[in-house]
Amino acid sequence: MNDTPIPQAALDRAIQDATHDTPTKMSARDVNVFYGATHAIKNVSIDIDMDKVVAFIGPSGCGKSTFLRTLNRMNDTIPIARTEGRITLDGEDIYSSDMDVVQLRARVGMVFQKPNPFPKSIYENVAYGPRIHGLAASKADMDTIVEQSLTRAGLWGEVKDRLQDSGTALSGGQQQRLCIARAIAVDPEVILMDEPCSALDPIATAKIEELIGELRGRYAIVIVTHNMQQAARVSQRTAFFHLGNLVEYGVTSDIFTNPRQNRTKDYITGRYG
Ligand SMILES: Nc1ncnc2c1ncn2[C@@H]1O[C@H](COP(=O)(O)OP(=O)(O)OP(=O)(O)O)[C@@H](O)[C@H]1O
Repeated sequence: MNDTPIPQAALDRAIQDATHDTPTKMSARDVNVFYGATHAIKNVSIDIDMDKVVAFIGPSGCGKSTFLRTLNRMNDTIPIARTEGRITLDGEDIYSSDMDVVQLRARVGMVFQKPNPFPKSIYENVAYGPRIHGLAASKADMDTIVEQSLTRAGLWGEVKDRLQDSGTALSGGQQQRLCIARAIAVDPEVILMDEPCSALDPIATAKIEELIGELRGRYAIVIVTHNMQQAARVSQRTAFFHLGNLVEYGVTSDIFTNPRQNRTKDYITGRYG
């Protein structure tokens, strides 16, 4: 084992090895992100597959959330952030000038650390996105979308008799599943989750983890987590970031049992982070 930077060719090979069996949904090449003078992401290249859950792990401040946000251009909302490199969704450059960012964020949905339902009814939380994207032709269509989204998010049974109650009146875990239903409602292809369980208790966390397993296959899923057991439980691929670099990317069980880089080994054995 050594700790020299991975040559690009070897990284490309590892990416191919890790992903050769299914179609690539998103692809990042030589991505750099700067916040003013801070170089937060350094030459990151990675492929995200359609039928995989990918976990981003690494110590605090290593750039996991920053890189996640490049995948649906959420960093555009931060004035001092600047992104370089190429990121594609189904081969299409998401940073090209003719990319509709609102549409992109529907196709690549996001769930945040702290559940953030709108201060509106449960129904309206889910219906809002489909309405602005014109996805329902009638009230009956909208009812179907709302029911289907809440069902997929594992929440329908708990809320079907109180759809007009406020989303903010739900428990934290239910609120997070409502936020997942809201992302699902606009028919995304990729779902980005930024530490979705960090504000939740163990039971609510277990429900979200189970849900991630159920959603896998229908959506490409990327999850940032501080919890390595969680990464091991929910993901098939793991990317380890350190100081803005993608140090290692591969099959989750390999990363946790047989890491190739010392920095990965030190992190997973709890030597830092
Ligand atoms: N909005 C911002 N403005 C300026 N610098 C930022 C901003 N967001 C992140 N950074 C910096 O970019 C680097 C990467 O931060 P980021 O939040 O992506 O890391 P992280 O791995 O997700 O951390 P954590 O696990 O603590 O959430 C850090 O140095 C951080 O201070």
